[in-house]
Amino acid sequence: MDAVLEVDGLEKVYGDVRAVRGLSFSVAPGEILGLVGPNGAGKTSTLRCLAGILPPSAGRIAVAGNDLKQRTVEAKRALAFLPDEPRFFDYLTVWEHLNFTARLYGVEDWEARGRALLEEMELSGKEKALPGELSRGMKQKLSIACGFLHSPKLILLDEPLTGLDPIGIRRMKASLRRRAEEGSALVLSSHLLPLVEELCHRLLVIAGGRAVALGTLPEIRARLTGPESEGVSLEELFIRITSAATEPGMSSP
Ligand SMILES: Nc1ncnc2c1ncn2[C@@H]1O[C@H](COP(=O)(O)OP(=O)(O)OP(=O)(O)O)[C@@H](O)[C@H]1O
Repeated sequence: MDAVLEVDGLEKVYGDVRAVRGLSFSVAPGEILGLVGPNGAGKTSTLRCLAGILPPSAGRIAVAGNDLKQRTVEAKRALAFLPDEPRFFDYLTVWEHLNFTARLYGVEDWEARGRALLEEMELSGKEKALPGELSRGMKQKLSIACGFLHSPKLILLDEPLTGLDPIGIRRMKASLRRRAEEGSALVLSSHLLPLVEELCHRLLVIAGGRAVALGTLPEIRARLTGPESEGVSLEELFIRITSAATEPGMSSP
């Protein structure tokens, strides 16, 4: 099946900082790709480029077969970007945010979908609340409800579990899995390695803007030679891979 997201040679430069260096990968329908790496590795820059919020310095991105540069509107219609700190309109209620999002994306049956999403996100009863009246976790859930409203083929999430309580985390994991089972492709960045290990089919480990490992956890584990890589935790693998990447003579996958 054709990939939902194709990335080829993505670069992002800010002045003299090379935040993203030549990333190439693709994500298939139904697949959840985990983007992991130390602070400053380039995860948010990558996600913002994929979402069409930041212009890449070089490289090609295609979403559902639409080149993000040439067919920007079609590509953006097919995706949702859920940032770690969502911003809202101060004077629009929860329900009005859904209505506004539905109008932007031309979602006709938005009321039924919106109600179902509020139920799924445990926000039923908050329809008339303004963002200022919502807790941090509730804001995160509203952002996700708005993001899912147009059934995006590609869902990009930056630290999706920030601010959620344990029940919220469990429900969010189920919601993300469900979107993948329904055929969406997901890319999520997180420092929560157990979450990544549990939810993601493949991992892209980046350090210093470069891909240092790409594959399933067993594949990445197998890249580490020697018996000491048997059964090591993702946390230990992460530390080994990203520390090795900062040493001279490192190689890309
Ligand atoms: N607007 C900007 N202007 C200049 N440099 C930036 C800008 N945004 C990010 N950077 C730099 O780009 C690099 C990658 O940052 P980015 O936020 O993408 O990393 P990250 O992997 O998301 O980090 P974290 O895990 O800490 O959120 C860092 O060196 C950062 O200082």
